[in-house]
Amino acid sequence: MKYKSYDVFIIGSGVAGRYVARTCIKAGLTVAIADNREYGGTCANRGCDPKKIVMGPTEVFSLADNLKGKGVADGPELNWTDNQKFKKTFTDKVPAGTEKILKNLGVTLYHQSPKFLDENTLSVEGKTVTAKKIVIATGQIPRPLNLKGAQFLKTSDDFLKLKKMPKSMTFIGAGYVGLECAHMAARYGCEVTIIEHGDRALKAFDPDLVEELVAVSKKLGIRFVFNAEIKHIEKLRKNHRVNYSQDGQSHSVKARLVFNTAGRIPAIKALNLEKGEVVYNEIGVVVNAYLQNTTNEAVYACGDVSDHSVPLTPLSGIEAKIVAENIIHGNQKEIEVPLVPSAVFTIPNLAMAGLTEKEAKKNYDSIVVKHEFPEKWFNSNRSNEKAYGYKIIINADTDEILGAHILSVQAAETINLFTLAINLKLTTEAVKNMIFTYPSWSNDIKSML
Ligand SMILES: Cc1cc2nc3c(=O)[nH]c(=O)nc-3n(C[C@H](O)[C@H](O)[C@H](O)COP(=O)(O)OP(=O)(O)OC[C@H]3O[C@@H](n4cnc5c(N)ncnc54)[C@H](O)[C@@H]3O)c2cc1C
Ligand SMILES: NC(=O)c1ccc[n+]([C@@H]2O[C@H](COP(=O)([O-])OP(=O)(O)OC[C@H]3O[C@@H](n4cnc5c(N)ncnc54)[C@H](O)[C@@H]3O)[C@@H](O)[C@H]2O)c1
Repeated sequence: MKYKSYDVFIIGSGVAGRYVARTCIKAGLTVAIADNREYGGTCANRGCDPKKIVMGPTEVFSLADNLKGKGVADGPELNWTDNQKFKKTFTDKVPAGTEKILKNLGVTLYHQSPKFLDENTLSVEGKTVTAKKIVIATGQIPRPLNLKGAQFLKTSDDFLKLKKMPKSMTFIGAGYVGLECAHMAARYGCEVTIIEHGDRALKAFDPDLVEELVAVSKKLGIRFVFNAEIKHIEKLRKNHRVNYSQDGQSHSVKARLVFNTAGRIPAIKALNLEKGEVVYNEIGVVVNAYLQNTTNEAVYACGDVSDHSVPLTPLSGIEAKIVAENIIHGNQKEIEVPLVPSAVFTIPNLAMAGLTEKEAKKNYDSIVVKHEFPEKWFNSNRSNEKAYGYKIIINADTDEILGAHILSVQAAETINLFTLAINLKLTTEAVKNMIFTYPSWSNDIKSML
């Protein structure tokens, strides 16, 4: 058996893994990377980026539809097939483009899952490979559902590359992926049901704004079933039947396709982590503040697969930077998880930054909550938007903004201004004294405060 040795071996070529690879090789280290799927990771191939492209026409449609009879004669027509072709002009380039960049830098590429043989040794493509440092950056995969008929379930990967939009779909799980896909599908004319085992959608988000988003989603034709336990899935001639129970009663729903949107788990099963003495838990690879595994010092983990991570692209990049610096210079940089804003790209978007009302009540003596559904404000009114809402949490003692929650067609953008304000510990008075462009959605911030 052939032996190879590297300074750094990285597993996973997503945002996190490829950043570590590029930075380490530029610092003069010998670097190899392995991916068992197409190079480039989730965000660029089958996550954030293609999702936003598929969503694009629905955003235009929604804006136009709102103004039908108010200056728009006939709304534009959506065409899934054309949009898929457009999407492919982005995604088709990603794997080869990622490989080319890494190869040109001198990184050795593997195309299989490595398995740990011991703390510093991996087996990959029939070779035994040793590395001074091994970086696990394998991201997450959909949580497998242990159900009879689970083999019929599709995932968000399948959704984003559907050849045509089917007549009906059911999503299991009312989280980010379920809600975003449901909104896209419903606007492309599909009949959508979401079945959730909890009592509400989008648990991390403000319950009042989520309730409003669910109400808007229902008007779009999306059907929600909460507090339901999925029993099994059957394949019929054209459809699938999802059997579930709710309040002790058996029910079923038929749909052409059924999607598992019940959350994501760390992609670690194939790695033989036990052999590498790498400790992990259900969130991911267990790491210390240097993002180094707590039982194997040769191993670092970054991105969605680390147990420190909020599974979002921007944090994966920040973690990768810390891992690269600690490998190159020795453990010097500790992770300080920054404020991570987050947005669900439904229409309207639901976005948040900082504390929820519940967290703020727990952590502060006195808070002020500014909360309203200001549909009659000019921006919402002029664009005839279906919903507009906000909840801003303020420290009553210092006047600093602690948390912001927005439901609006522009919320994913507006929330970044709140992120800036919270990071800079700005008071509401300071924000209100600034001038923003008018009439912009950002300017509404001042009225919110
Ligand atoms: C549908 C969808 C939409 C999303 N939308 C957003 C969004 O709008 N905004 C946002 O911030 N985040 C979004 N996310 C999350 C975002 O995609 C992730 O946070 C980000 O991609 C994580 O990057 P990463 O490098 O840690 O992992 P990944 O990008 O997942 O990369 C991990 C890589 O490791 C490889 N790998 C896995 N196992 C092995 C193995 N055993 N051997 C070799 N290679 C392996 C994988 O093939 C993959 O290429 C979305 C996710 C999904 C699924
Ligand atoms: N816009 C974005 O930034 C974006 C988009 C997509 C994904 N993501 C990232 O990916 C992560 C995963 O997203 P997700 O939507 O897959 O997970 P999620 O955790 O947001 O939602 C999963 C939902 O499925 C439900 N569920 C779990 N098991 C179930 C079962 N057996 N039956 C019915 N319902 C069940 C959960 O209660 C939950 O509501 C997110 O946490 C996020 O970090 C981000």
